[in-house]
Amino acid sequence: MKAINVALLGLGTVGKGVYQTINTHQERLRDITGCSVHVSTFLIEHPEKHATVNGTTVTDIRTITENPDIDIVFEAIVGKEPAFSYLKKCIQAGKHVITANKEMFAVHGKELRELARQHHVSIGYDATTAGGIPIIQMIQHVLQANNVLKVQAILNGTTNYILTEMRDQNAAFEDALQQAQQLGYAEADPTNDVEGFDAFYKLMILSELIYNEQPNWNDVKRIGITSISEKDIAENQLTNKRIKHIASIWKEDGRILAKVEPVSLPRDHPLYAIEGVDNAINIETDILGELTLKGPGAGALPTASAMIEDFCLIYSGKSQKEKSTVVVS
Ligand SMILES: NC(=O)C1=CN([C@@H]2O[C@H](COP(=O)(O)OP(=O)(O)OC[C@H]3O[C@@H](n4cnc5c(N)ncnc54)[C@H](OP(=O)(O)O)[C@@H]3O)[C@@H](O)[C@H]2O)C=CC1
Ligand SMILES: N[C@@H](CC=O)C(=O)O
Repeated sequence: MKAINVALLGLGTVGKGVYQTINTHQERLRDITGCSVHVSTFLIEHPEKHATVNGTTVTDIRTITENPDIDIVFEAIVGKEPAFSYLKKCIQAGKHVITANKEMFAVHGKELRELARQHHVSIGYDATTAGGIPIIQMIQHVLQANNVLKVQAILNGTTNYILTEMRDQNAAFEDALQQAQQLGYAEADPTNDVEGFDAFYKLMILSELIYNEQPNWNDVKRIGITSISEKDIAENQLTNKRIKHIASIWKEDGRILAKVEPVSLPRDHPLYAIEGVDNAINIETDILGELTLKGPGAGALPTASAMIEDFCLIYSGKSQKEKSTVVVS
């Protein structure tokens, strides 16, 4: 039986989730791809942390780009660089890539997609936005004729978790954040979560997917949740409202408008009941009307799920020979 050889960039929360899923789902992946799937190489920053890993650990990307046996690269490292340069080199070396890195993809996604097109490889990025919710694949493949009029979403699991814990458990902000970090939800630098950068990056990725462009970043209001007090939360409860961190995007007079901010939602709002680490995306379209997708927005396995589903889309029903003609985006 043929094998698909995988390289994994990053072996933290997400990388470990991908590795675990590939191992626990061998049989299913074999049924879908017709191949055995094998993680052969791990690129990490601190090799001393990964002494027990079953495979080759490397710190030089050339070990991957110059290895013709590696077919596909999953990227789950932190920040724009070196992730962007690494993925560029992998694509140029003819490898499919799948990324969870929204900070990098919000800035360089367009260029990477174009590069992948030129090199006849696929690029999957569903894990960049809303954790395990297959929102990217859904918009790409299932909402083709619909015009998306507006999106309102909870796109960050950490902030939704903190707001829920503060309201439900009377937790202090710092304690709830610490729990989110322990559960693997928060970014390496949680400022990205609590100041709204993470939701902003995800919104920009959605904007490019839906409208083929992003608004000028300086025109997008971005407010995090750090100024929300226990008193604010209690006052909202008295009026049956809940504070949620909402990312919105829509078009007005041909211009894309977007914002990320805490909003007091009434009980009948579609995002009012989204709790804990869940994310949700409410999409308004011209044919369908309103649709809301909800699911886990962060964490090892939900994120691995999004990456593995990208993998399956690339390889499903295709022989190794045919795979380069399959384009995820
Ligand atoms: N956690 C989550 O729920 C989600 C995270 N993401 C995104 O996935 C990515 C990974 O997140 P997460 O797993 O939580 O992060 P972690 O901090 O848990 O892990 C990061 C991994 O990347 C490696 N790494 C960091 N910098 C470099 C570098 N310069 N060269 C090589 N390896 C490097 C680290 O190596 P070492 O172990 O040697 O230090 C580590 O293994 C991020 O881009 C994040 O935004 C996306 C969706 C959900
Ligand atoms: N830190 C992010 C992780 C997933 O994208 C979040 O909390 O949503």
